[in-house]
Amino acid sequence: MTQELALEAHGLVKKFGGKRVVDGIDLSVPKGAIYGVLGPNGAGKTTTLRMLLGIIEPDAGHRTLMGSDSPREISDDVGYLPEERGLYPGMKCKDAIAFMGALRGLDWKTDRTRAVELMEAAGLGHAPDMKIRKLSKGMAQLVQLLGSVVHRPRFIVLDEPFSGLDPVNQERLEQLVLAERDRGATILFSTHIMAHAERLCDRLCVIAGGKRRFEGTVADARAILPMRVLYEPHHDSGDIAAILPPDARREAEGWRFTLPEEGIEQLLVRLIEAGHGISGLSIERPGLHEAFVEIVGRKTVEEMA
Ligand SMILES: Nc1ncnc2c1ncn2[C@@H]1O[C@H](COP(=O)(O)OP(=O)(O)OP(=O)(O)O)[C@@H](O)[C@H]1O
Repeated sequence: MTQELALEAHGLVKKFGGKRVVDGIDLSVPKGAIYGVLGPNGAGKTTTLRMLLGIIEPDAGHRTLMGSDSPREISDDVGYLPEERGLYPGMKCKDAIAFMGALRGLDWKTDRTRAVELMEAAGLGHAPDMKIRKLSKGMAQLVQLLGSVVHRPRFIVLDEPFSGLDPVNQERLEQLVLAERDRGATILFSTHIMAHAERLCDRLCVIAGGKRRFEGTVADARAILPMRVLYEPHHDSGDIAAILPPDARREAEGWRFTLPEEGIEQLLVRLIEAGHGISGLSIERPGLHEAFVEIVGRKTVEEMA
């Protein structure tokens, strides 16, 4: 069965000063999906998103957004939170949200009512009449996000929406993204914070150096790395390191190593026979963070830090 796509892009290229900062990116975003564009700083995420929306034109390649080859022509059906945030400081929150909706063709009165409803649903029910200048940075960011979805767009693009938010506002934003998806929207967001992508994304791609390095589900990404074992012996002494696989490392909670290809049963027998026992054992897939590091390369991630 072929899935209906909200967005399709092939071979997108963008050059700045002769440098290909986006170098042949392909993307397919299924309708109704939450899709993550992951990558280190400077990977080309923002440039890619801008091309997808028609804010800048690609030097090569093409894209189709909600069936249109001219994304700007369907901008009333798109919600966009750009990387640069900005609201009028003297406006009340509900007016700022309504104003953004009015820019997308909604009428001011409907917008205001919807603005208040959206703020209540997002845990900001106390703030519709507060002036923007009185808000914390995180709250202002949420208000801007509400302004970008108040017209109920079918496609939503959020550029680094989680950056600068405290954990409570990050949680509010996650709930908001899920609520928009439940409403039927397709959401594409960029991030370099893996935890959000891991919880939210139906599919994701990883880009680095302007190229796509991975595309698939969170589970596909995590499956790139072998399972890891955490083993806690009863008696951690003497020859234990000689029995464990060569990559075993002692950590605070116990010994950690890659799950041997033949499984763990024989190893456990040897450990028990040698008198080390088992006080704790877990076998886990490494998380998306480890997969991301593997995909983009450790050096690139260290350069980001
Ligand atoms: N208008 C521009 N003119 C020249 N260079 C640009 C322009 N916009 C982006 N770049 C360069 O293109 C590269 C990719 O930038 P982009 O903002 O797309 O990356 P990003 O993945 O969004 O990074 P970040 O996570 O840091 O926001 C960077 O080296 C950036 O300096």
